[in-house]
Amino acid sequence: MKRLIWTKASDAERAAAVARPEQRSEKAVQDAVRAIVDDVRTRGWDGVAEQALRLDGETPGLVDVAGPAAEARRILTREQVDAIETACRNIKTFHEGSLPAEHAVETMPGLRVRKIWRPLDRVGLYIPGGKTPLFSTLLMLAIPAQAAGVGEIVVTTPPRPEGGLDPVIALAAEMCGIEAVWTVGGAQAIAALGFGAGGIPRVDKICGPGNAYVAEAKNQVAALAGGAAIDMPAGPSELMVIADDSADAAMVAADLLSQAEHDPSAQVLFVTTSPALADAVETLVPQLASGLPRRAIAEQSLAFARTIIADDLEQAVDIANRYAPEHLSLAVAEPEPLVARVRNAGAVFAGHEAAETFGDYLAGSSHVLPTDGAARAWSGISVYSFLKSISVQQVTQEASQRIAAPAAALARLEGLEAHALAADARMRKVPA
Ligand SMILES: NC(=O)c1ccc[n+]([C@@H]2O[C@H](COP(=O)([O-])OP(=O)(O)OC[C@H]3O[C@@H](n4cnc5c(N)ncnc54)[C@H](O)[C@@H]3O)[C@@H](O)[C@H]2O)c1
Ligand SMILES: N[C@H](CO)Cc1c[nH]c[nH+]1
Ligand SMILES: [Zn+2]
Repeated sequence: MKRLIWTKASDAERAAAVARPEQRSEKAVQDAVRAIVDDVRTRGWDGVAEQALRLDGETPGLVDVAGPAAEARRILTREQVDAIETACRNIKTFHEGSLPAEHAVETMPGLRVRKIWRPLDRVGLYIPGGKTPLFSTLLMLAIPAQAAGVGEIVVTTPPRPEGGLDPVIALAAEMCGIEAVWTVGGAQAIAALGFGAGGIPRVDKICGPGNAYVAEAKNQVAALAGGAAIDMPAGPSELMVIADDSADAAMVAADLLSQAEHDPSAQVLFVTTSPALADAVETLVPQLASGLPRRAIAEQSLAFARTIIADDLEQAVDIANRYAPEHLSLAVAEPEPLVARVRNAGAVFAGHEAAETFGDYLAGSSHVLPTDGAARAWSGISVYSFLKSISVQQVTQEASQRIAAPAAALARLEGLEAHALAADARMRKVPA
């Protein structure tokens, strides 16, 4: 891990230390995705099928989850099934508990403005599966969507290397009441959801994370006329750990590797006020990485890892706000004062016991979170991702008399006479 002392570093060195891996946004990825999206957009199902066969070796199909879910129940231990059920319960409890209430305000006497909430009609959920099937992501998307009351949920995921739908993804889908899943991944799946192709219907919004190809495809689809909306930029995983000298080096190292093992272009940053802790973590990380089944992926990602020595914890949080990480772990003795200073992060893990892994699986909030600095402006998945708010205005006759004149004045100030006439039309005598 490259090390940098923040206060002694030049502006250019600081910028380089908090830069995302270039391979996430390289032109080759953009060009490859553009070709796939154009193909699906112009040729529909034929484009999807051809791209899927070329990239993933299988023609997409809509798979009934009942068969593979039953297979999963045969393969998995009772403890594993219980663990998935625990995750489902916590995610459901959190999201049902965070549904918004209707909100009404009387801005003037007789002038009542309120916000009502409506679920989206049809959403597409992308479940990553290139390197390993992320069944947990299905729970993190489908449960909030259902809590919000979405009308129709369309799920896509890449086929397994040996073909067909992954049984554990099928089981997770079944536990969420989803009957069928499309076995198609990558940019071709995103384009199919964005424009509709064959039996895959165009959705109102595409939600879900993925690798650089998937993240780029979402951006391109959302930018094209007629393309579906998207939840957020959610690409390869990121973690920044801020630690003081109360932190345990082994915990910090394990947390950093938990995100490095996701993707060669995942990024983990370690910011600490303790050079001694930095030494210990930098020794442990390669040791632990060398024993991981996904060692090759983690080691590629560690090329983008950094240790940053901060003067104090306030400076450490300033660095986090500048980087805007997907995940921010506060491995410090007193996390709450730091939480109060955090402005830009997808999710915060406060204190030594709050392992990022708990958030990935079963704390309750969704692990689908903004990456690549998008946490400056975007939030992670929640029930709000699947809801729209609509404002409703009610005006009594008395209130209408009071607001018509100023409304007409404002309209004439903008040179919009028809607007003014609509206000004037309300200025009538109130019956006694
Ligand atoms: N931000 C978040 O909330 C979040 C959550 C979970 C996972 N993730 C990230 O999701 C990603 C999962 O990645 P993955 O690769 O395992 O699965 P994936 O499903 O995202 O991508 C697999 C697909 O990529 C396409 N692809 C692969 N190589 C290609 C190429 N050369 N050209 C065109 N398309 C190509 C294939 O069609 C394949 O189906 C990881 O980066 C992980 O960090 C992010
Ligand atoms: N850490 C990922 C989000 O960046 C989510 C995940 C799924 N499975 C394990 N982790
Ligand atoms: Zn993870």
